[in-house]
Amino acid sequence: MSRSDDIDVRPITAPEFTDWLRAVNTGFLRVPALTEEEIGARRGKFVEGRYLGAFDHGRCVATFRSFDQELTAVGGASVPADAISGVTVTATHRRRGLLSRMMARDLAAAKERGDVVATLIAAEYPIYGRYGFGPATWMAEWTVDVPRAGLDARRAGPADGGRIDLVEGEDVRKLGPELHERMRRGRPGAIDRDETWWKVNTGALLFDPSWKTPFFAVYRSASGEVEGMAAYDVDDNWGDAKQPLNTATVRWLLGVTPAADRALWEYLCSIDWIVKVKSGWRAPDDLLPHFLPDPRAARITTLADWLWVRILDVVRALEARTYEGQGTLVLEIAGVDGLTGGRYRLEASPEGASCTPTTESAELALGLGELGALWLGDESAVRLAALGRVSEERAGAARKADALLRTSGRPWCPDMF
Ligand SMILES: CC(=O)SCCNC(=O)CCNC(=O)[C@H](O)C(C)(C)COP(=O)(O)OP(=O)(O)OC[C@H]1O[C@@H](n2cnc3c(N)ncnc32)[C@H](O)[C@@H]1OP(=O)(O)O
Repeated sequence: MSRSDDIDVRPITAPEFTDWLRAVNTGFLRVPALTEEEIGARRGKFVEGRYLGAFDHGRCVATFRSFDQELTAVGGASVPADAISGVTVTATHRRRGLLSRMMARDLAAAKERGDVVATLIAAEYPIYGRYGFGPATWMAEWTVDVPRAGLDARRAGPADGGRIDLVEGEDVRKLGPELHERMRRGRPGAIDRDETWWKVNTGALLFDPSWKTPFFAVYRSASGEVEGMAAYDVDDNWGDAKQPLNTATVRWLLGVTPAADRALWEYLCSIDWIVKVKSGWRAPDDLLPHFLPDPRAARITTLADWLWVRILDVVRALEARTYEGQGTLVLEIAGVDGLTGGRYRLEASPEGASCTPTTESAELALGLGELGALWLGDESAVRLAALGRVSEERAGAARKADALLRTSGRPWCPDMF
């Protein structure tokens, strides 16, 4: 067995790209084979230095990739993020520190480049806290029992003068990017989508040989503006008594107004034959259940952490977001790797915020992961204090932190990367 320090951890070269992709599939326990189309499309995104590999006698046994991402902070500003993905260590080489070596290298480079945060979606909860990541957004999935929902069976379309049309993938590629930009600028926790996302998710680029074209629906408001869009699949399920018992499964649904969300969910729950609607990944405070006369018809089937955030630059992270309240807070942030940490004074108001290193006594002491979980406004410092994960150095500091940092709407990242 090779020792970990015999294994070379380094950026891959362009000719190593296909082997690296196969190693990703092996690490994710998928068949290593890839379509030529996928290799070509992924190669087009290759950025030297951002794809790391670990090599044992020339064989790629671990993978790690990062790329530039824009993440929406509270208030709508985009912050530059180091998005981490494709993290695998082949089962034969696990627990020898390869992930830690790749992570240390990538985060140091991201800090050097000036990224404000690093982001990822964790395969398993216990992996990334040690590197200073905290769960910053959550997701929920609902299954709607349509016959129980109480919607009017005579419903013929949106009651607000808007309309829903079924469209083709080509239309989605034309209309979707602008709609998504509108959505993500108004949604803390959302990230940018590139052209490849739209191609892969409309069948213009085939990554998955078993790709099946979904139905695409577009909602236009009474004034004709595109305000919402959804992609959904329907199965083919007939009961014994010649009854249709189909399930619609939403792949994604974007709305920029509550009217668009309402129209799309009502539409999905009113399609003849459909008795069940699976919502796909939604914000945990999604309005879906409350669009139904009987909200209990929507049952939560998954509730889990989603986007994890690692703060790389405390000052820029805290100054990039907005604050509904006014106040000051001195935070003692424990670092994990020497890249981030220290004591900072946050002075915040609805007009703006400043964050500066300070020698004043700390009011709240916390780890980087806890700061990551609080930063997008979702987590509560009072809850974390109850769990012993933040410590009040001054009585009432956790409550004060909540008044400043928490937000009325929950952050949401609709995408997987
Ligand atoms: C953003 C993404 O891409 S998420 C996808 C992550 N990938 C996967 O889940 C695929 C399957 N798993 C793997 O490939 C690997 O097990 C990895 C990448 C999760 C971990 O890689 P390893 O090289 O084994 O991790 P490494 O040896 O550096 O471990 C560092 C520490 O994390 C701990 N750790 C690593 N993985 C896990 C885990 N899944 N659960 C709990 N602890 C873990 C190790 O025990 C070690 O702890 P220690 O420092 O206290 O000794």
